[in-house]
Amino acid sequence: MPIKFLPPLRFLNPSLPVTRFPLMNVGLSLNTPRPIPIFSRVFPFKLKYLGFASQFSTRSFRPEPIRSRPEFSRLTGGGVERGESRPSKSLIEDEAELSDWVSDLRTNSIRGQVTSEDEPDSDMGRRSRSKTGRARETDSGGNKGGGAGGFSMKRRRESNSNEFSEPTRRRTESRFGSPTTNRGTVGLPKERRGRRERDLGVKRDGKGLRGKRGFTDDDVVDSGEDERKGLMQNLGGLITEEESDGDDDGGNDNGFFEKKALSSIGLENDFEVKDRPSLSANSDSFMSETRFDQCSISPLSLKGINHAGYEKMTVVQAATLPIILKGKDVLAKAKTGTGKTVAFLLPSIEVVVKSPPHDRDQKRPPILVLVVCPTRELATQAATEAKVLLKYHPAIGVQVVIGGVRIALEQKSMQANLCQILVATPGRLKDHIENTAGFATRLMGVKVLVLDEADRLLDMGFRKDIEKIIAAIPKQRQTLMFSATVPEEVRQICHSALKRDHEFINTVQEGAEDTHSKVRQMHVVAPLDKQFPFLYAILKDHMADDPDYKVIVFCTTARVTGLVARLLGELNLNIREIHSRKAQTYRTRVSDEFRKSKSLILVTSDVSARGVDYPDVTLVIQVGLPASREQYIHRLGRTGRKGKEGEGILLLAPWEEFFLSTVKDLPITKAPVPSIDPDTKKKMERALSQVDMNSKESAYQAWLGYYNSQKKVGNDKHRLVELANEFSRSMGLDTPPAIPKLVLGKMGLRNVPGLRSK
Ligand SMILES: Nc1ncnc2c1ncn2[C@@H]1O[C@H](COP(=O)(O)OP(=O)(O)OP(=O)(O)O)[C@@H](O)[C@H]1O
Repeated sequence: MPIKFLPPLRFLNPSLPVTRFPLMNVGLSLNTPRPIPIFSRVFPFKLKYLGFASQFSTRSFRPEPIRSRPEFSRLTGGGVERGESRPSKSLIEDEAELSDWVSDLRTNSIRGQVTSEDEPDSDMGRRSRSKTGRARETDSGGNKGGGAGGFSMKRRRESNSNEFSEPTRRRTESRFGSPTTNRGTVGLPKERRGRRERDLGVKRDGKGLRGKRGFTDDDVVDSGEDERKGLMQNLGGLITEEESDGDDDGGNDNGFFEKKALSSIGLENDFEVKDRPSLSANSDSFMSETRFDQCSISPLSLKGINHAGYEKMTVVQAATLPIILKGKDVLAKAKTGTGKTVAFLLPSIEVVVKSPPHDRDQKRPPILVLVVCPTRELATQAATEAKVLLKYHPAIGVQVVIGGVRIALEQKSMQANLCQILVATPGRLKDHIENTAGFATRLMGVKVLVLDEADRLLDMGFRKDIEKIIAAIPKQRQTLMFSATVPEEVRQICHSALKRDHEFINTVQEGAEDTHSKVRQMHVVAPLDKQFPFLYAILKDHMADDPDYKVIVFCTTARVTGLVARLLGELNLNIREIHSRKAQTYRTRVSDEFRKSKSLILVTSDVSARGVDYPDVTLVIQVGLPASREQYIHRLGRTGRKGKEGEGILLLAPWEEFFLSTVKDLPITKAPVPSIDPDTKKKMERALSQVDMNSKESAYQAWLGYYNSQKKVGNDKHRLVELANEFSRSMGLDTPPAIPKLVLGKMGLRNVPGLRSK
């Protein structure tokens, strides 16, 4: 029986959408079998203290019977293996190149320039990039409404809706080179516009909101998303995309609800609800009114915060910081782009600050904080953010270990440099645990474990690695888990890593959507043969509407991403591509370029779905079935960050429409169907004919592999093959490409009519 959650606790002010309560512990830890918790232990205290007790029933928290719960500890034997272990071969062949790259992680070191060479496996960027990183094609930016015709989703900027404080704005501009913009409500139906304006707090006088904003980057592991597609990746990587793509302190030690929790912000002597850290009145806002200097943060960290341009905390930071600083384990849910990275980094840094100074002669100095991220880009980005915050802590060092970098170089780097904080992707971390001399000893110093994108890390693609990692660090530690999505299954297995009395801090208001109301979500349903023209039409329309466009197009697999990138390149759009088939140096370079650019389209797989903080993305297009509801939300979350506006379009085939029922709680409306004029049709056919056969063959195989692994589509093999052949025709092929017999066998598709084998 699913666990029911409490109604929201609006304990700071009526607008504060923070719900926190401890999860029941079902005692299925990796290492320590625990008793079934006495669940109501904490609540009576909290509720009584605030006089809210009557609002809650602890009944709804009764845990499920233990037998029905997934047991994390059993995964050792039963989990699905990742498709492949992290390759030990180096993708960065040259040590100097690596050190350049590593030093790029320094404060403000995001690469400003994109070199003209691509990795050998890519000719895409070369074709579409000029020296300045701008489109060489004129057809893209300036052609108002151009040949695609008719598909209009006009937006207008809200002149004044940036909620950023001055310092933040300054920082943003200096980091990314241009001021931010916000989007308005023009073009929406009247009633939707009204609702949206209410959501935004937009006044009709056009003054709009005060703004906010954010920054990041991501990496789905070389193991990340791709890993989720685990077994299928064994098929020669054909469909692979993303990286694989002390216990209780007992008692009533419960954060915001206690006087004690407020001591850190100096409010304990005069405790009343109205005195608690308050948040913005706008329920959609991600900023709180609490300043960082109201928390017990070390002066040097405060300087770092200031240097980063942050003054007030975001909601998730305000809600979690006091609790984490007290040493509690936390599982936190907060919408995309709302500052979760700082929320876990800052208190982690404070743990290092409070630890005994590091002895420079120590052979194996302890790693004190271990941050695990599902993708390389995300790990890199978190390390970059840590370096920003550590600017005034010269004795504290951050290192990053990720797939795609030669392991020996990482070993050297960890030995030669300060490394109290280690940011890692799971597969590479596991490699170090197994292969790096002295690393296991260093890990025994871990005081804080952070699982960023926790739900992703706990799903099947990563569980075995995470299990191994948890087994390699002390049980007596603090564990922090953050994500924008915390599905029920994750709630039920998170106990394997968290203490029994951990706090679940949910900053998404009960009944509210997991997505931002400022992001307009739409879907278009079209048969496969219409999808490429529609995609083109949508892009052209968006570019015509907004010269500062910055679009991300998500595709289902790496190979399909490659195909779409080639096709859009042939259509003279200014595109870049990122997916797991690209070398890490290339990925890093493109990611950095896209972060700073405007008038650019990033075609990507799910390696970019989570955590990556590209500022000012105007539109996210998802082509084909998202791997899950969560993945849809994370992908969409690449736009509308830090309170900004954005748009999302989901392009589905009619037989993929069932996905909409999994997101029916989200405000996804039907978009007008783009009209394709004969000229565009011709252009598309020509472009398709220019795309090399190799890309089409790989995309076909990958497509088949991906949908074969999607239960609802893959269960009927005959139908699956019919659809795959429809996809093949949509690429302009009369005959579907032949697939190696071995691959077909592994996919369970041997002898299915309609397939050609070789
Ligand atoms: N206190 C703050 N004030 C202003 N901006 C902030 C603050 N904290 C973080 N940010 C900015 O907010 C942006 C989003 O932060 P971050 O990438 O950590 O979001 P997130 O919640 O982790 O998103 P996702 O769910 O997509 O991973 C970043 O650009 C970051 O620099």
